[in-house]
Amino acid sequence: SLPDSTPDSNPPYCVFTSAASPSPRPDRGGGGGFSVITTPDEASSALNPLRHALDAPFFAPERLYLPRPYVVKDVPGKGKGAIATRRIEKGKAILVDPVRVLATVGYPSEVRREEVRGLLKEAVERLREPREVLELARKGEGKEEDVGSVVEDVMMTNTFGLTVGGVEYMGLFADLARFNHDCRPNAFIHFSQTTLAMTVWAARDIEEGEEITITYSPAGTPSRERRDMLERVWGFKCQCSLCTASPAEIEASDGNREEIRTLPDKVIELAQKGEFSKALESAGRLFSLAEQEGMSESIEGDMIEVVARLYYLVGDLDKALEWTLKVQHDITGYGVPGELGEQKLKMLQGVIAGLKRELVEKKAREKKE
Ligand SMILES: C[S@@+](CC[C@H](N)C(=O)[O-])C[C@H]1O[C@@H](n2cnc3c(N)ncnc32)[C@H](O)[C@@H]1O
Repeated sequence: SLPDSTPDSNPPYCVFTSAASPSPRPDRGGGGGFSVITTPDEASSALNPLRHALDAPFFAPERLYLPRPYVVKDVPGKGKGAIATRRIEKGKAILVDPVRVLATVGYPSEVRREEVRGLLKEAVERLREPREVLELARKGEGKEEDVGSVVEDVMMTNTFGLTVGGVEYMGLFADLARFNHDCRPNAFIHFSQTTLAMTVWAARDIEEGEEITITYSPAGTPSRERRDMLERVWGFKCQCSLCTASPAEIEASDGNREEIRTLPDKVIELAQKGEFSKALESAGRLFSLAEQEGMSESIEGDMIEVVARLYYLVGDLDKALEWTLKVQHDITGYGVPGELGEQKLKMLQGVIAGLKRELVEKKAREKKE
């Protein structure tokens, strides 16, 4: 069960801690537990999915590198970072990291500062390995003798926004917290509401010695907006490979991102006009630009299904099947599918079976001719 404590606060916020982690770390064994800071009201809706998470089977991606394929080292201009210790293949999982602290987004402004710090201190001290959190990067605002202020600083420097059961949280993942931002990242993260773990996936092949990076900001915005957002929300000046590149390269990247923004509508427009081959050409350009900009993850998801249908419409059944299997992988490949995912999977199974049947019939016809 999740023991609770309710320090005097208005509105009352509580710390709920579970000694177990919903997703144990496969390479270290066991989990260090996790703490949730929320109001009892929110807890009544939000804690249900959280309780389920403890019963959820741990999702260990088949393609997870064990032992970890990186070390944490100093990186010029960025503090520490994750450096690949071997070649990492595109599509493989680099890390599965169970959540350590979940805090409802509203609490810092609503609850008095000392109370926030008290809750944060408690949330972290109840974990099996508080040092994993206390030793993370900080902006330097916390005072060593005040553990609550240290945790507050760690949270401000390292948390990601996420949703569980319709409630928004700030989530702290102690291992993921070492991955730096890049405007052209080579990896992406995926959060599972079922296991409450964040998985880092390789977005492209990563060479030994290369830094493994993710994006902290929506990738589609122009460079100036991204940099402003990183300064405002995350509090640092981006020193990534793109932001330190020449003005011409930055301008070219902004141009690509503008085109990436408009291409999905163009693909749909062409498809609606019945110009399926042209639509496929535009989709191809979209994927290639997205790969160049380290944005494949955010773009491909929406368009894969469209491309599968387009291939079907131009009569390329092999490709239609290949892309439909990609849609299926998008649902099952990153963890336990939710309710919506299950519904979609059922629908897809029908489509896949139909395509396979059509392919067999087509091949039989071709043989006859
Ligand atoms: C989640 S932590 C990443 C790991 C951190 N570098 C460390 O030493 O533990 C976020 C902090 O890392 C630094 N950082 C991450 N990405 C950066 C980038 N592209 N340029 C400069 N600093 C970066 C910033 O100080 C930021 O506040």
